[in-house]
Amino acid sequence: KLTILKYPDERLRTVAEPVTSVDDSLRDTIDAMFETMYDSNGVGLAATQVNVHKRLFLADCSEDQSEPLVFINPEITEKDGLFANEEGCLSFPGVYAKVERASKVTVKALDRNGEEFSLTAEGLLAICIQHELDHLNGKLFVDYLSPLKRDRIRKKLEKEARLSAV
Ligand SMILES: O=C(O)C[C@@H](Cc1ccccc1)[C@H](O)SCc1ccccc1
Ligand SMILES: [Zn+2]
Repeated sequence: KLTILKYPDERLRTVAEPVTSVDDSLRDTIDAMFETMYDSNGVGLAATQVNVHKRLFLADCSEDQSEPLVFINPEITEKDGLFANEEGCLSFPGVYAKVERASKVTVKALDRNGEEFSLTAEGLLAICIQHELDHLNGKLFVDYLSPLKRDRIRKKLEKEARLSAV
């Protein structure tokens, strides 16, 4: 299993580099990321969160872990509607905040075999795709909140990190 970076770890602010070769080594990373995501009960996971700064994220919004999706060098080509949704993030344990995002997105990416595909998503998958793509650009869901709220969240997580480190 891989270690998930926790806010305010500065490495979460890294802008990921495009993937140049979809090879077996990348597929090993993808498999380790799926194991980590399922183990953490996440519906998405960006490579940035496991300190791999490549443009790659995973999603599986199914109830029974039956719809694993891999997005390599993802680009959102269409956005539609607006939708405020309570979001969590594996890098912010126990923190939830309302974020407004597009309610429908079309994303173009490479799959785990390096084949290009395009997907139009709504609902939780649309939110997840936007949340994960932000991670690849070093953007976090708390960036959509007021500085006051963001600071309170930072202090809370830093205090918890100190307590758990003791
Ligand atoms: O930390 C992450 O990027 C993974 C998030 C992705 C996500 C955030 C908000 C909305 C959808 C997906 C984790 O899945 S957070 C846990 C979670 C689980 C179910 C539904 C929403 C959030
Ligand atoms: Zn996240």
